[in-house]
Amino acid sequence: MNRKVAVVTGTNSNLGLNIVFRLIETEDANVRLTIVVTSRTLPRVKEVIEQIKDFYKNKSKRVNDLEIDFDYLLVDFTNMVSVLNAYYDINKKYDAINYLFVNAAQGIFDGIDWIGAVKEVMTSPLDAVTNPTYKIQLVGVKSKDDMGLIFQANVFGPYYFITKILPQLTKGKAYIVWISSIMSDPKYLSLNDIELVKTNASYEGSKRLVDLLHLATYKDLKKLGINQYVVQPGIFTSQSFSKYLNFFTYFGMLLLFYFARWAGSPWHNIDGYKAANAPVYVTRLANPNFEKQDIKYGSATSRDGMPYIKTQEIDPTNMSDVFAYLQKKKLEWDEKLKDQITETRVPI
Ligand SMILES: NC(=O)C1=CN([C@@H]2O[C@H](COP(=O)(O)OP(=O)(O)OC[C@H]3O[C@@H](n4cnc5c(N)ncnc54)[C@H](OP(=O)(O)O)[C@@H]3O)[C@@H](O)[C@H]2O)C=CC1
Ligand SMILES: CC(C)=CCC[C@@H](C)[C@H]1CC[C@H]2C3=C(CC[C@]12C)[C@@]1(C)CCC(=O)[C@@H](C)[C@@H]1CC3
Repeated sequence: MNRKVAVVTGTNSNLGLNIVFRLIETEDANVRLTIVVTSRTLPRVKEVIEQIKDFYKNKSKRVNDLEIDFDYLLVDFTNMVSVLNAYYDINKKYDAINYLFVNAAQGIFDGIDWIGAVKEVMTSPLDAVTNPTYKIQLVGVKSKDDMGLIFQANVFGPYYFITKILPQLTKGKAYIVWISSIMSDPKYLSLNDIELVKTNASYEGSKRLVDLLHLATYKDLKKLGINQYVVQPGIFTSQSFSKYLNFFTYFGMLLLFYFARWAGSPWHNIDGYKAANAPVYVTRLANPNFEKQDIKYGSATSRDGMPYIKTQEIDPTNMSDVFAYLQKKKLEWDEKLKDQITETRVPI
């Protein structure tokens, strides 16, 4: 039985879970697929493994020709020692990784400007739920590692992890899939604030960094046999923003999402399964020798609810400066962490 290993960061998110569901549905037959669940906490690992088991046994129709098993990785990308430990874990257990979905991300949202939200909905309902400006993001938040928190969580932490497990990704001729967003316009990133500590749009800025990091690295990764893509899942319901909503505003949001789809928005996928279309498409159905990698693959849904893939160009402006910054930061952390994990069992 051919063994494959899939690492999905932030597995216990709406998108992470549905990426795993779609991978189970589309993986080759006669494969033993090891799903490495990642989370910051063990309870969320256990919770998501039970959900995946239920899908596999009761919904997937793959019980007879696909074996799955599980592993887990506790990692917090805002903590570099945690990232190093995650690398150490992978390095001890696996010599090859076949899929890495860089799905985990966070925002430092501090609620919603409801007056602003009502104004935007009244003046431009489609824009209000496609390109919202009324979510409040804290400014200047740094991690304990003294980096911009969102820069580290969504970009540098995962990038550093990738550089450490490159041997496993190379051996597995892996697909690396970065999850970006439609809100990653160049306007969200300034070269004077690459760590996103001065901006009030650090989440959007981090997704711009993801786009540029992908453009800067996919060609060299290709030389190692690794196929990297950047995708965006459109817009879908998520635990991270549902916590700001009550019964009325949640259903008001859903109503606006369906209105947006009816009004012609391709991006209102609304459910996580539709949102997970593009992340799995690029790993399972795209032919890496023909499909372009310098574009962003988006999960889209038509007015009548049919899912499809819609691509977008990526503006490469500032790619080299951003990548140089990340490479320099990597060398800094290689030095800082070089004695962090040492063999303590010294033979007598
Ligand atoms: N929802 C939407 O409409 C859109 C979402 N996206 C992107 O899709 C992806 C998934 O989004 P969604 O399903 O809403 O996810 P959620 O925001 O609901 O969950 C985020 C996930 O990321 C993990 N995570 C957050 N911070 C960290 C950290 N510091 N270290 C490690 N893991 C972390 C969490 O894991 P745990 O808590 O288990 O540790 C959680 O599983 C994200 O990259 C998001 O930016 C893009 C466009 C639109
Ligand atoms: C207006 C009403 C009745 C409720 C507020 C709903 C908002 C919480 C919700 C509407 C559009 C959503 C949205 C995102 C977060 C939650 C909303 C603002 C994102 C910013 C999530 C992350 C992304 O990558 C963007 C593409 C999303 C854009 C839409």
